[in-house]
Amino acid sequence: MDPHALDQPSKAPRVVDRWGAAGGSARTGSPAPAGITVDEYRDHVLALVAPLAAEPVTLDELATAAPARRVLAEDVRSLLDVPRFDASAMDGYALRGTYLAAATPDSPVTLRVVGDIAAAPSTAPAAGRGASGATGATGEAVRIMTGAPVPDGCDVVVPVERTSTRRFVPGAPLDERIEVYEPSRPNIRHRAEDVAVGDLVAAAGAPTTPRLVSAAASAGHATLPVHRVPRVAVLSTGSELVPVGTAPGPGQIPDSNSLLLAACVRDAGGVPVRVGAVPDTAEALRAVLDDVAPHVDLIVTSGGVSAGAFDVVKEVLTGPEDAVPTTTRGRSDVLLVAVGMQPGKPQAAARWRGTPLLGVPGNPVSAYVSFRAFVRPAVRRLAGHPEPVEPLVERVATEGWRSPAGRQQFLPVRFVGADGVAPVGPGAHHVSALTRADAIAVVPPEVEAVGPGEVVRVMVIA
Ligand SMILES: Nc1nc2c(c(=O)[nH]1)N[C@H]1C(S)=C(S)[C@@H](COP(=O)(O)OP(=O)(O)OC[C@H]3O[C@@H](n4cnc5c(N)ncnc54)[C@H](O)[C@@H]3O)O[C@H]1N2
Ligand code: MOO
Repeated sequence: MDPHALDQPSKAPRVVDRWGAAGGSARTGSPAPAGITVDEYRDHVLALVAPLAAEPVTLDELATAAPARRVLAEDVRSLLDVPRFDASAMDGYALRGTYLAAATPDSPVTLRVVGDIAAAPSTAPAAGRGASGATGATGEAVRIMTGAPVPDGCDVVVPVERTSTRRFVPGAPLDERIEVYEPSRPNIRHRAEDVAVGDLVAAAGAPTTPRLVSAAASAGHATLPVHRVPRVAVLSTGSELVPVGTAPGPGQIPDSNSLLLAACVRDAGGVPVRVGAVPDTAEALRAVLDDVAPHVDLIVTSGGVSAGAFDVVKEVLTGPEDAVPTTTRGRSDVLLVAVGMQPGKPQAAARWRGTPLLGVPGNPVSAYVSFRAFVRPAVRRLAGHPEPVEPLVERVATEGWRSPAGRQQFLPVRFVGADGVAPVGPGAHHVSALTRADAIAVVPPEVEAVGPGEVVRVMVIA
């Protein structure tokens, strides 16, 4: 979708079959009651950002440092065979299996123990031979530990408990002879049976899960090419805000949103740069934006986007042309819009000196819902996720509730039983509701009531 298409009111509403349904028209300038749909606005937001460049990062850092998951920028192929050699799957004796064809408990086969191979041989055995040089010559066996290379000529490892030795005692001398009472399964992990040199370990776009980091190490890699981690500046606007830890005076409140949004950025796989609260003056906000824009990949502001006399984000973004220092397409990059959703209606998207900027409403529940609906997908796209919008899951409403006509509802719900959800209770618009919620129900704009037993789609946040 052309991001600038939203600058003009569209004649025919586009039907988007994802989180919602048909929408109205976009407005540039003041938020208007009839807005664009959640899906349309998110398309606009996603068009402002692109996956960040790739960089090599050590597996150690991927395993130990934040963020927990990054995104592979290229396909990764194995540099090694896994297993690297035919390896024993048991502690026992390696030998040629055909000797055991006639073995029975009454007539065991006796073998001479001619060598001893530890799991980590001090010198690498040539071509998988035991340190003794033993092969599978008639009547010979080699003691072998799990993971050790199986000597050439041997095709079976008999577990120690199925031999006359019964168990290995640390420090005890090697048995010179052993008896085996029955034929044995091979108990050998063959070279490259898991992964061969050149096999695909993981495709571009895969998250660097603990399993992937480990598989890359087994495949001989020391680093992986991953997308750079998005740096996201988070700031709150409002002259009523005081930093957390400062006692609020009359009319003042603690700035909780910059903490909320910073933690959400980290959760989404970004590095938050928490600027804190900025007073409601255009000069102060412009100065902070000028300061952070060159150092981050995205700016998120809270508050100041509705119809108030001091809505400073709106003021700064809709100021005279030369007051919006965008390096790209001037004012056409600014979208102040009423999105057909509740909560979270007033939203702002722009560029500040080329850096994408998303403005979410100041009400903390609105800010959280807006983050999940728009900012998180943007952070995930910057981080390289091929599917930045996470799918909703279906649950059954165990109680009914009402939903506003024409607006997509985002309602905090708790899990009930295996597949049910219920509203968290009165005050869904209060921040305390969020702390009790396991998920946010996402109800399409055309639905005005959800009945008990109906299927609803939810965004899991637990
Ligand atoms: N005349 C109209 N008024 C409002 C409209 C409208 O369409 N016409 N929309 C309402 C809606 S919906 C929302 S949402 C809010 C959005 O307002 P702002 O984004 O401009 O946010 P503020 O006015 O700055 O604050 C709203 C609310 O949130 C509290 N807040 C703000 N920042 C923080 C913070 N960092 N930490 C904690 N709490 C914060 C603030 O105290 C206010 O109570 O506008 C409606 N008005
Ligand atoms: O859209 Mo506002 O976010 O309802 O509270």
